[in-house]
Amino acid sequence: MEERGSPDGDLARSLEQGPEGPETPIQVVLRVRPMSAAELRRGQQSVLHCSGTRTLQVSPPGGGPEVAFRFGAVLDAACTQEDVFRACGVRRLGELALRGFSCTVFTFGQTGSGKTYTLTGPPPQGEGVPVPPSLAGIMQRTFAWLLDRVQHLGAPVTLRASYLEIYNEQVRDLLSLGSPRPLPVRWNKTQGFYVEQLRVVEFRSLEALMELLQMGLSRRRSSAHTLNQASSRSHALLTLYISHQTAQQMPPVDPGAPCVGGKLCFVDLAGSEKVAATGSRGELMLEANSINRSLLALGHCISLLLDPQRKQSHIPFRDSKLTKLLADSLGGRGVTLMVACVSPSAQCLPETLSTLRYASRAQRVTTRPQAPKSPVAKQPQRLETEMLQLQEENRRLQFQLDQMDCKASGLSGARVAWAQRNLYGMLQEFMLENERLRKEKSQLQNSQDLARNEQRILAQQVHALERRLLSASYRHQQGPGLTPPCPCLMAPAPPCHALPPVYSCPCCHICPLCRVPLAHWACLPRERHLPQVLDPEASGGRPPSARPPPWAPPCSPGSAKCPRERSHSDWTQTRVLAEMLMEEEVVPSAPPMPVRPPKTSPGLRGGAGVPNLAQRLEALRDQIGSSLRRGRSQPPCSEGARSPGQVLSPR
Ligand SMILES: Nc1ncnc2c1ncn2[C@@H]1O[C@H](COP(=O)(O)OP(=O)(O)OP(=O)(O)O)[C@@H](O)[C@H]1O
Repeated sequence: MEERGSPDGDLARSLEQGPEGPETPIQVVLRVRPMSAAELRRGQQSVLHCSGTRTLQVSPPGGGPEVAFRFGAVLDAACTQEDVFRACGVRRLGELALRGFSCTVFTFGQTGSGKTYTLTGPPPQGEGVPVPPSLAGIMQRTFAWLLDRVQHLGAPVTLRASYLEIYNEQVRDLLSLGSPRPLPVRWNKTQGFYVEQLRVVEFRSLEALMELLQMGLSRRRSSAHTLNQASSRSHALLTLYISHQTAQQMPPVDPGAPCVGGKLCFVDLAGSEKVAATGSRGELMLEANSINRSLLALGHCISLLLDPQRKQSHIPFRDSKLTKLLADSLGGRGVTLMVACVSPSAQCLPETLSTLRYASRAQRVTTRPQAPKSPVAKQPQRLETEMLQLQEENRRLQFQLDQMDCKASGLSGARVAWAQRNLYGMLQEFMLENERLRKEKSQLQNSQDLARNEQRILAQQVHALERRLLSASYRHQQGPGLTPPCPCLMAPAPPCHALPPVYSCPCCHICPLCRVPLAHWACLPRERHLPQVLDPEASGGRPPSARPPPWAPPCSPGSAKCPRERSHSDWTQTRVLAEMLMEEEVVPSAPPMPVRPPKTSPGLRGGAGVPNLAQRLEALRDQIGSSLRRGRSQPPCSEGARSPGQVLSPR
């Protein structure tokens, strides 16, 4: 007899050894259902015979060679639901799920072979008629065992459940609040393939879980065909999520994501079927084709997973929704149990052989079970990550704060610098302006000094000329023995006004030399005033002694002591005096400058006085020169023959 399939060792020992290791094969349990009433009625023979607990013998009708298949466990038709539950070692899977492993139990076989019966028991015989507990399938028994196990753990465990079906290559939520609608299958690095927006329901009791199960079963698509009156037309996946929650544990990162922990998934595959055998038409045929395609894709992946070389390469799990959702169970980190279901009828032998070969290959597929890190185990890493994030945030905030400080200080510094520049610039400008004004002031002072010096020099020259002129005139008219009217006339002498007064002089007002007002000085007595012989008409009817001398400075207008303004006759006298000097070298004087108001500033007065003095000096020279020239060229003439304006004109 040919024996295929099963690896060495029984299922129980394999499960007891635990899944953890480099490679763990998919555990396969073969269950042979009893002959159905219909098969018995048709007189069909059984072609399957169990040999021991792990070997199945196939005896083809007609005397063909027997074929033996070895699996982890082989359960004949006499086995009860409880036997199956125990033989499959589902409790061991439950324990692994509690430790955080991802475990999968899936049934495989042709339509009507007892897959649904194995997992969930027989369908209710009528509305309101409960299924006997003895007929409860693996799922209900596992639920009961799990809830009881959780209650005795002594630590809080969160249990949640989801239930979906893949119908015509569409994922539908059997626990959705509304009518089931297609849901997308996504993938990410953390979760692998997952169904988006799948409702995951937390439950705390077996009754609640049973209600969820019944809800899903009632919504699952099923139809009747020749081989099965309640044939499932979809693949159904019920998943239990088991997570430990302690006070020290952190909540899940993504609230919408399933809790990190173990899970236990029950997959009731739709049965493969030959359309010709089931007589499916229309929608049934479409459903059958979809079911067969997905099962073919699953078989293909399993075949590829058997090849060690190709296993490391690409496995086409994306070929169907079913292979996507079973990818982790078949080729990943899960612990997987396959319950292959077959019919003992000879009529189903081809499909049975196909299932047996299929199961035989599957049990050679290995996985690398790896328990996901529990939240407790992830806590240090999570805390470390959070610490790094906080450090990064702290560094970033510190950087921003430093930047703000820099900006603020830069702004303040700019303002200070701006103010300093402005103040410094203003100070510099003030200093420059001050320096410029100082220089200008110094220049003005120098100019004023020069002007004053020039004025003083010119005044001295004028003074000297006038004294010489008066002295000569006096000597020429009165003789050398006469005392001069004023000591300063005899030049050079100290300032006349510094001399002590000698006589009381009612007609004198200002020193003719320095032009300082004098109360009394060396004026001659009235009878000695000169020149009394000159131009009696110019005196204005007054006696000559009452008139001021021609060298006297002009009086201030309106002064009580100045009876008249300087008249032209005064300058005529000067002309006459100049004519007396025809034989001598004399320089006639120009008309004296008027006395300026005392309020005039010295600078301006000095600056304006210089050109006046120069004019006076120049005029005096011209006048004297002209007189000398005329005197040399013409003989003296009588007084009445001359006109004052013909000789000298006042400037
Ligand atoms: N071990 C068993 N003992 C008694 N009856 C069984 C057993 N297995 C299956 N049956 C019965 O066989 C019929 C078909 O079983 P089931 O619906 O579970 O097959 P299936 O593989 O799920 O079929 P499908 O793929 O079409 O859904 C049901 O009436 C079921 O009660």
